[in-house]
Amino acid sequence: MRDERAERVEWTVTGMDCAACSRKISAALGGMPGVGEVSVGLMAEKLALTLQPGGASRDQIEDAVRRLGYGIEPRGQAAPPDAAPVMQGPAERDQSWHRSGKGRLVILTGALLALAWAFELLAPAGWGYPAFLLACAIGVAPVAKRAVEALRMGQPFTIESLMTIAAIGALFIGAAEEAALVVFLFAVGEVLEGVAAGRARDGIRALADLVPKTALLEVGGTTREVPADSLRIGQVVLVRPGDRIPADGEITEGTSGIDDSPVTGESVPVTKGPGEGVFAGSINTEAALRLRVTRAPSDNTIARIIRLVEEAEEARAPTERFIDRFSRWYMPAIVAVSALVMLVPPLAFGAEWGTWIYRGLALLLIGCPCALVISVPASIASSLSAGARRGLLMKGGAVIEAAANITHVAFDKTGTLTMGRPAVTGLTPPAGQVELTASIRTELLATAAAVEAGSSHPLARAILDSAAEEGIAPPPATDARAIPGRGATAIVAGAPAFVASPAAALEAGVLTDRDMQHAAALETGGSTVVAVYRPDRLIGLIGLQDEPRTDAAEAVAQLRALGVGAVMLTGDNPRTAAAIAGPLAMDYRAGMLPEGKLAAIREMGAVMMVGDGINDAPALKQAQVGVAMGSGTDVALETADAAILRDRVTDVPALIRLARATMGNIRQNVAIALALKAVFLVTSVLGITGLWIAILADTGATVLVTLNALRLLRFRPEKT
Ligand SMILES: Nc1ncnc2c1ncn2[C@@H]1O[C@H](COP(=O)(O)OP(=O)(O)OP(=O)(O)O)[C@@H](O)[C@H]1O
Ligand SMILES: [Zn+2]
Repeated sequence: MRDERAERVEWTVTGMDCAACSRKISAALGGMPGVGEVSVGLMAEKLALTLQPGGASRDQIEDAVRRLGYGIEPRGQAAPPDAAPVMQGPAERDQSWHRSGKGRLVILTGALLALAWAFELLAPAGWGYPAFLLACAIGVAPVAKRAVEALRMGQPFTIESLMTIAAIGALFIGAAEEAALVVFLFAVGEVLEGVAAGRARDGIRALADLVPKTALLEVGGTTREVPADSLRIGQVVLVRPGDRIPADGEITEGTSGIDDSPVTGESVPVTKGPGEGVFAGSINTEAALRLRVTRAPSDNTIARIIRLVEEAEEARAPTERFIDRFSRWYMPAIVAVSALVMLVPPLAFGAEWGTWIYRGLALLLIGCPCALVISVPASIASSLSAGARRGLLMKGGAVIEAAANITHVAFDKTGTLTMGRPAVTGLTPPAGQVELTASIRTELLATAAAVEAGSSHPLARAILDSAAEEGIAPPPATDARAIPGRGATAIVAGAPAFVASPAAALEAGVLTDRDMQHAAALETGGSTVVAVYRPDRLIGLIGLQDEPRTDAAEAVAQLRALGVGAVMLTGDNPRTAAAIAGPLAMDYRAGMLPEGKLAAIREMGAVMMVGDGINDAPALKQAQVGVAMGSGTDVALETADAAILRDRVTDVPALIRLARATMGNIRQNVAIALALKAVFLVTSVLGITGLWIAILADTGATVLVTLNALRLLRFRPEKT
């Protein structure tokens, strides 16, 4: 249970190179008093936990992490107020490997090893021994220290403890040369793992680097260069052609082609002018622009994307949780097996002690689960940053795994399969009237606009625009409200008025058969028809048309190729739905009320729901994977499981392809790790391979798995 007074604290932790590291930290801290909800992001290098008052202090936490052998510094609230927290990434702290502690250890133990071998070659036998011993002692000391700290925090089985026992054990049975080699290879492995993990992090870091460091701020007619993360809402900045835009803002002067590819993945520059919004990180391609900052640097779109990708690590995939549980008993189990191997043959069968202790020690090294535990998070981190660079955002491994397994995609119609900008295309008088007189026209639009004045429905906007264009001022309305899935109503000029679907008007008894035929004819042509009426009479019909997105048909075809069914869910009537869905060759379900959509989604099972995120949030929530699509990233990012930042329907199959490729990559990684472990487990017991091969196999597997995961960074999800 979470105490009200508990506070959430975040740190940046450096030096973690595999998931065993992050698990060690969370296990150690989780046992401290007053500490709860520990989460360690390996790729984000982030530690977050809640602290109860009266429990462990921040200093004690930092101290514990340092003793385990990692670097730690406060993050977020502890940063200076004008620095954007997400921008102070690991980039600044990055060092080359040979200057890190682990790197120096590699050089030192390597040199001693070379020295020892030189002695062995040139001097009488046994002269190399002191050098081997020294290399071993120097190499094992820091590892042993970490093992002891972990032990004191209640964790007997760590990679460090296995390593330490194996090295010291090897010395005891007189295998000094091998002990030194094992220690050296372990150090090399740690450096390589660190390099690989760093490469996986680069993807996220590259996003942060998109935002320029400085901005040209305009104050009182002069411009001066200021740090981009010091910008505040309302300030005016100048952006020269060719420059990157320093902040989310609104253009106040100038018109230019804006290349949003860094933020949305959309590579064709879009011409934007005064009043239009731009993203930090986009490239201004043509002309100088003046813009007003609309979002603080820490809150701009790209910063939110980065935060999302970082936090996504915490939403772990089921596969990842499984691997984690597996490796938790794997290590102790291997230790038990190795103890049996050391003891049973000599005790029971009188076999030679030295041989079997040696084989048992080799087994201990096989027990290092590094490759296994990094296999899933490495793939997921690569996938998340590969997606983010193309405007495909997924909130974590759980979403990726679900997206890979969906069988159906349900699309909302307006704003998803269509442009979402319906326009009034025709007005029809009631069937009793021969023609549309000016007075009917005015009453129709004025009444409709009055009812819709407060509505945010796309149809409402179209009606209001049309009335405004014709210079018709809507009369005042009161008690306006929406009738979900059917229409809207309000009191206009003292009596109720309705704007609703023909079906609703029919139920109200104001629509004749002839009116119904008029409506049906329009609908068959792809229009959406609304009836405008009073309780006792129809005022007229309004036909509205929305343009289908040009790539919708292609997207549906790609989904079919992936073996995924596509279905359109709409509240619109069957004829309009057929007119839109027909050319796309997709299924549709029309005339659906909001509850009906939820039920349909539930029925479909493994379904991905794609909507614009504006009025379909419940449907997005109900689906296994809710995907918000559209350049209005504002709502989209927070309400859904995944977001597509470009207005591109083909990004839906792209998202599924990326998710599937990621799961495939994970399966490969798990297979590589498990197979190598299994092979060397057997060869070690049989005595075919020895100590140093065992450690080489482990670091080799870790590096292999990480490199394989990095391939995802170059995955092109749009390729079919
Ligand atoms: N504010 C409104 N003004 C006019 N008609 C409305 C309004 N709200 C709903 N309707 C009518 O109800 C039908 C269903 O509306 P709803 O908002 O549920 O559609 P939807 O399923 O979200 O649409 P789409 O599938 O096109 O995105 C519309 O086609 C329209 O006829
Ligand atoms: Zn490790």
